[in-house]
Parts: sequence; C-alpha cells; structure tokens
Amino acid sequence: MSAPAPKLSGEKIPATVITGFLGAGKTTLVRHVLENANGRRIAIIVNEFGSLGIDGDLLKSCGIAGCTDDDIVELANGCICCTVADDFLPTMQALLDRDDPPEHVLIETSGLALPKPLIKAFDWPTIRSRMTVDGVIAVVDGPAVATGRFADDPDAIARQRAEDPSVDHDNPLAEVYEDQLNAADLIVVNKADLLDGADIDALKQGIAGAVPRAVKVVSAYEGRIDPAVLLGIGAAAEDDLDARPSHHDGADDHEHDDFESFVVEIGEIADPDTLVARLRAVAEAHDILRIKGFVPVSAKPMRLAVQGVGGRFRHAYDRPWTPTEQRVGRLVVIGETGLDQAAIDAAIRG
Ligand SMILES: Nc1nc2c(ncn2[C@@H]2O[C@H](COP(=O)(O)OP(=O)(O)OP(=O)(O)O)[C@@H](O)[C@H]2O)c(=O)[nH]1
Repeated sequence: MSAPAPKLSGEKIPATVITGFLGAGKTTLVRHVLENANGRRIAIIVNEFGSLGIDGDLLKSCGIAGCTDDDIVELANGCICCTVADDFLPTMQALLDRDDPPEHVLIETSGLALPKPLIKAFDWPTIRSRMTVDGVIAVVDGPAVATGRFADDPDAIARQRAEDPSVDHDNPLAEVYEDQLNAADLIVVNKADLLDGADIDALKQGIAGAVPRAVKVVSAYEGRIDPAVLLGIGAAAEDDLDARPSHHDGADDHEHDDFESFVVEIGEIADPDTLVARLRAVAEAHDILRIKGFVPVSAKPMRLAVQGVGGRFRHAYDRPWTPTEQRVGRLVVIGETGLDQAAIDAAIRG
C-alpha cells in the first residue's frame, strides 16, 4: 500500500474528521489508517458519547509500531460538537505546540456528534492559521441503512408538520445520520461483507442521490480503504460550511437529550458466548443502539473486549489486565432516551 501523499494547504497541518453513526466502524477505519501510515506521524483525537473511553483504549492497545499512547488523545466528556471551546480547542493547541507536532490529525467524533460545529471550530483564529480540515469522512453502517435504521416514518412527519411546520423529523437517528452525510467529502459504506453486491450498489446510489452535493461514495470491509484515498483530499472544509447543511443550522446550540448512555458493571464471567447471547437478547428486547466495553473472564489473564451494534456482537481478547487494574467488567450502553436502565442492568448482570 502506498504512503498517502501529504497535501498541505500552505504550511497548515491537515486534519481529517471521521464521522458516522454509533458502531458504523470509525475506530476500525482509524486503526487501519494507523496500520498503514508508513511512518507518517499521525495524532488521533477520539471523542465518545459515553463516559468511558473505550475507543481510545482499544486504539492504545493496538500494538502498532510507531503509534504511542501520546499520539492518542481521548475526549470522553460528551459530544465534541458541544465541548469545542472547553475541550477540543485546548487539545488542538497542545498538539500544535508540541516539539514535534503531528503531520496529520485524525479526529474520530462520537457516533452522535454533529460534525458541523467541529468544522466551524477550525475557523477560530488560533487554529485557522495553523490547521485546515483536509476532509470529512462519513462512515456508514451499510446493513443498518439497508434495513431502514435511519429512515423516517413519512406519516409521523406529516402529522408533526401539521402541528409545527418547522419540524423536520420525528426520528433523531435520521437527523444525526443526515447531518453526518451532509458534512462529508467522502462517504464510506462499511460492513460490505454483510451485504451482497447489488445491495451495495443500490445503497451507494441512494446515498449519493440524497446528499446535497456531488460526493464520492465507496464501499469497504473493516474500514479497509487506502489511506491515500482518505487523506490528502484538500477540502479546506472550514471555508466551505454553507455547502454542508445541518438540521441545526441557525441554532446556537443543540442538545443530545434524544439519546442516553449509562455503564453496567459486572464481575468475572465464566463463558464469553453465554454473556454475548445474553447481551444480544437484551439489546434486541430494549432496542439498544450500542453496547461496548471490557470484561474479565475467569482464569484468563487477558481482558475480553465486547462490541455490540444493535443485535450484532463481536468479542475478542485484546490485552492482559494490568496489575493496577481492577478485574471489573464495564459495559457502556447507549440508546434513545427512555431506556429502562434498571431492567437492562439486571438483565445484563444475569
Ligand atoms: N461485519 C463487519 N463488522 C465490522 C466491520 N467494521 C467494523 N465492524 C465491527 O463493528 C463494530 C463497531 O466498530 P467500531 O469501529 O468500534 O465502530 P465505531 O463507529 O467506532 O463505534 P462508536 O465509536 O461506538 O460509534 C465492531 O464490533 C467492529 O469489529 C465490517 O466491515 N464488517
């Protein structure tokens, strides 16, 4: 795989924003870029909706040569789009002020973040003079879109509009998903292994037709796209905000109260397959969007990383528990507001 050709705008350091709904495959794609960085110094900023930094932890334990923990900065304090001034700008400033600043910065937003406020932050004078948004990549969960996960219910919208003409959506998932696509310079339809060729073509066409401007749409498996395609787009997105409409244009701020997250703690488990079967049943019964975390397994020195997107689960041992870590399982649960937290907690803990 060839090294991505750096396409700097003047002396500015390029930043790539990786957006996409919960569980679409953003961390998987970031990891693939790191594995194929060919010596290029890339810093990663990872933002999560939940209070636990699972993605940053997964990337830190990736064992990729040349990728140090210092190059991975976690912002787990809420969605990056709402904490721009408090968290994001000081973090960027610190990266830029390093003795050896990165050659490229990848920013993985939370699955619920709206990318536009983040792109706008690159217009702040202190950042604007030194960085540019090289491109916004939207990662899409192909099978989730194909099964109508983000589709609106047209009747419900018509009813709501009759009461309040300014209402766009009754579906917060659709709203976040569309904002993410509308901001993109490149759209990656991921999880192609779970779709057949005709479905992929139809999805790509449908997505390309739904976004407001001509944007390349590609398909991928496990986020495997040549970094030369992802990096070096040269979009300067901060100068091009009007071309990226958002459902929240005109609003000073927005709330994430359509979604909620909480953490379930569990003790050592005896058998990963039994746990995953239980998690799958809970996720389906409560329409949970995302479950992820790490769990100790009896007599195993390695911790088990567990990932669920809807009812689809994966698990793998990722690294040994360190001597200073408590062998306690922590799973982040994310869903639309109104989850029955007590019932979910009890069901997960068995
Ligand atoms: N079958 C399949 N699974 C995939 C693919 N890419 C990623 N996954 C799995 O999907 C799950 C979510 O992937 P992540 O990369 O963590 O997704 P994410 O977008 O970073 O998730 P959040 O940060 O929670 O929004 C994991 O279990 C991945 O292993 C793919 O191409 N095919």
